[in-house]
Amino acid sequence: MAQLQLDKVSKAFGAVQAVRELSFLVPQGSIYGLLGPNGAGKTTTIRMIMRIVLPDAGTILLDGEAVDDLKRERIGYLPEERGLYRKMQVLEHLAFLGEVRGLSRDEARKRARNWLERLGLADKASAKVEALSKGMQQKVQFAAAVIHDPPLVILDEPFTGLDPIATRQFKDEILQMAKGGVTVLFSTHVLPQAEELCTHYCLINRGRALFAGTAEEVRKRYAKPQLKLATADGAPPPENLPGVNQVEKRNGFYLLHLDGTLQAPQVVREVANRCQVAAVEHYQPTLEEIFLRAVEEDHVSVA
Ligand SMILES: Nc1ncnc2c1ncn2[C@@H]1O[C@H](COP(=O)(O)OP(=O)(O)OP(=O)(O)O)[C@@H](O)[C@H]1O
Repeated sequence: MAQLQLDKVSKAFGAVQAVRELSFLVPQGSIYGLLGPNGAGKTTTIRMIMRIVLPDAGTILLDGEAVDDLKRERIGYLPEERGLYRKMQVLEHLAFLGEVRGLSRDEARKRARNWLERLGLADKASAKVEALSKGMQQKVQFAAAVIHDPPLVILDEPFTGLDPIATRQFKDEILQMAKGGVTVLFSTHVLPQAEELCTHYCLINRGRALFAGTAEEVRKRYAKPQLKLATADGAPPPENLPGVNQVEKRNGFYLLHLDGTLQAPQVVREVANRCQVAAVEHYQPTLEEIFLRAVEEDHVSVA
């Protein structure tokens, strides 16, 4: 069981306000995406949860209690800066990290072996860390973060530098953990990764939450009425369609932005009267589009 709650957490580095009054709740068993552009404050937020830097203000609660050094041991953490002892053997290293996280020597070795097997690194067990590729080292660090079965796992940019196969492996591990009741919080600026995994998001920009809530809520908040139209001959729809204020050409279809003067079914009728329609449906914006819109609106609001 692990639920994490941040309430009005702030952190400045000199004149830079890295995080300001950031609040969000990571429910038990959720896969929570902390999303934001470079410099938004994601790593600083994670470091505050891990007590690597301390907040200037606000509270961070794990299961309703302040995260202290003891509570922190219940969190599995993959830091942004990857670092392993280069001269150590892979299995020894992973087992050592397991012991550091409180496992007995035998248990740590057993689990380390299992993890190497699971991540396709069994044949590297006696290689030195420095002989592993960057992606392989990241796998070892991922295993180190979760080897003691923590109820809350925090991963800072877990997919950076991974090939598609390793990315898939990490995603499957995350889904598996969440299925088993583990709460997972991870940061990323690669939104398609988040979209596939997350049950909840916090979009942060310039240290503030633009939005925090479920994937469904974020869609409702930022989705605009749009139709995806494919014409029979691939030609653009006629201009000046009633109820439509913009037509965008996309890969293989046209995106109609509705202006709200007509309901979508009325627009569909109008379109069908004026051109040969091959297919038309509601358009679900991608998380990337939603995020770009949210950041854009945020910048407009301070301009
Ligand atoms: N130790 C530090 N000293 C000074 N400034 C810092 C420090 N750590 C972070 N910052 C600043 O705080 C802001 C937020 O940085 P942070 O690393 O939290 O962002 P991020 O969202 O993780 O970015 P990225 O996606 O690029 O990793 C940035 O302006 C950064 O320069």
